Amino acid sequence: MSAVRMDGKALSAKVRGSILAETKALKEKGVTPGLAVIIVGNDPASEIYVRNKEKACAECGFYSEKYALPAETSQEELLGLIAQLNQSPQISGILCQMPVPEHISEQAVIDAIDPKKDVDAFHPVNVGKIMVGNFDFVPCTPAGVMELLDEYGIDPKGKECVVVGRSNIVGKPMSMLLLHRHGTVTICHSRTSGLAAVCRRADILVAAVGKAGFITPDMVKDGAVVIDVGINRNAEGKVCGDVAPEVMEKASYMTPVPGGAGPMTITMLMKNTLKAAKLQHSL
Ligand SMILES: Nc1nc(=O)c2c([nH]1)NC[C@@H]1CN(c3ccc(C(=O)N[C@@H](CCC(=O)O)C(=O)O)cc3)C=[N+]21
Repeated sequence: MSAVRMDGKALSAKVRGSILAETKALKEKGVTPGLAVIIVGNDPASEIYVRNKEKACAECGFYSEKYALPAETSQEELLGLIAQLNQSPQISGILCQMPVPEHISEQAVIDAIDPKKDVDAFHPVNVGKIMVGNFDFVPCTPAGVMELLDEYGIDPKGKECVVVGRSNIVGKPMSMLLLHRHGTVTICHSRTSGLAAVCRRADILVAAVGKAGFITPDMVKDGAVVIDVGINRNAEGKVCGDVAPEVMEKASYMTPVPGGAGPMTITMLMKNTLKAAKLQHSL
């Protein structure tokens, strides 16, 4: 039997439709959500993501500004722009596309964004709130995964959830969200011994590794829900996930790449931007 494909593109369209409806109501009260997207340098993948984010803003009726800065931009200049955007009344949310060039400190950039405009939820204040379980912004990729689980009627409560990957942007916050929803959560990483056996325990397996085809069928329990958060490019330059395609035959539900967690990530960014606009206007 082949897994049910968890369609992130279709769910995105649905959620963006309801965001647009809410934006229209907000505009009648004189408030337009606004997102500023900053990209430093010209990484081709980042350029695709930034274009997708601008497109999503348009679909949701948002105002958006894009700042494409040259790779040589100094940290001081970048922090100066962020300080200006922190003060701008048209801007509800600020996102600086990662990675930034090596001479710029990623943490300095994250720390400079006003936590109230931190729609990525990367700022330590927001990270702390997620840990405590009382948060305004949910990190976009994990939030998108939770919406996909809900849409397909998959409740993490009491289930064995295994997250492979411990990054600050995906693995760690993903684990927290599953824990808040009463999953039994195991976080695995490159030093985990007996990784395949740990993965085989999973009722819900989340792959956030960044290696094409890393999760093979022998690592998956029959009937598991498999969430693929990886965005890799194979030898032919085709976009592919962390999960080998053959896993489809073992899983009960699985997210495709592309068209699964990726579009949902951007949709959750829109949701956070709408939320930011509402919070800033006490609506
Ligand atoms: N400050 C910051 N915030 C981010 O949220 C952030 C970031 N930096 N840096 C890079 C990662 C990656 N990321 C993706 C978003 C959407 C797709 C996406 O739309 N994927 C589509 C198309 C993939 C393609 O064609 O390349 C899909 O999966 O169907 C992918 C990856 C956001 N990130």
